[in-house]
Amino acid sequence: MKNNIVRIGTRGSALALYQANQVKLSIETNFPDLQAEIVIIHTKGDKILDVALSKIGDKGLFTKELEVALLGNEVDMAVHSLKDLPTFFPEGLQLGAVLPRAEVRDALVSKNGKTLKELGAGDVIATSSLRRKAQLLAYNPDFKIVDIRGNVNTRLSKMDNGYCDAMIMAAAGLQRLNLDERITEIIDPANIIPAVSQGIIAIETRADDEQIATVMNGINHQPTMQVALAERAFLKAMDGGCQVPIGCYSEVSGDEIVFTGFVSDLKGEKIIRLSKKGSLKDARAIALEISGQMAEQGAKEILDDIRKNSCI
Ligand SMILES: NCc1[nH]cc(CCC(=O)O)c1CC(=O)O
Repeated sequence: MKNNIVRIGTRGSALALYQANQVKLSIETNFPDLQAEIVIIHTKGDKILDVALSKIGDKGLFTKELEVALLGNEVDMAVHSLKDLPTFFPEGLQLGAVLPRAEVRDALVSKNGKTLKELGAGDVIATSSLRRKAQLLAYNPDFKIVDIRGNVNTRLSKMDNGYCDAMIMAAAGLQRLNLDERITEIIDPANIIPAVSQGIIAIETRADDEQIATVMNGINHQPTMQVALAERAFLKAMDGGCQVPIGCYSEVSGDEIVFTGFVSDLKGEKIIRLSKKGSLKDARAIALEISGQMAEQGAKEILDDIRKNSCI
């Protein structure tokens, strides 16, 4: 930070810019002496638009260039969707703060207003998430599922132009872009468990930057951080990422949490899904206990099988 100006690194998509502006707003509200400046950085995930995410197989596809800029002192912080951040931080970087979690659940966006229950064998549903694909097939094995890439607006116009009949997207992304009216249905996690850390805006910082650490302490939302760390501990313990169908759902009410973990094979035929209720302050231990029980029930074999076959 120089002359009370903090530089916020972000991707250039509409969603990324909205999220970076939320961070700017939070900093300037909590620290009236500071001014926040948005710096746009392009990532590999923004450049490769024609390949399914699960096939690129690169951790940190949307985050690496931001981390390079952060380490190179070109920016003072990098704003990400936490669900895009790998569980391991590069040496010297850390999770500085999170904003209060928005909607965690997925949303169905359909062309003719059909709900999940009303969609059938003749309908084409687009998603490139293995987690969404597997759970859709578990819900109805007759669904025809196709890949789709691009930012939220690109995907919506692909559907409008006839590419598919419906899509599953993070509700938070649509809501942040003021696209609430495009949501046909918020999907019950009984049918689709969300992605780990979905709906959470994260700020990555340099571990040795004390001035920025003070700013982070001022804007961090502690209950969200507690849940975020629990969910990421679950992901790490399962050795998951976006190349396998994995997810979790933290249902928080007051100081209680019901944590549900999910893994499955690609077709949604073998599913392991376990829940445990407890105190929010024990969220991490609960998440790790669930991952242990899921491992005992064969979760690792299911995921290893997918990894083995996707490398052939
Ligand atoms: N993988 C892309 C991505 N990363 C974060 C969001 C939405 C916002 C969030 O979950 O915080 C999205 C879009 C989507 O999954 O539909």
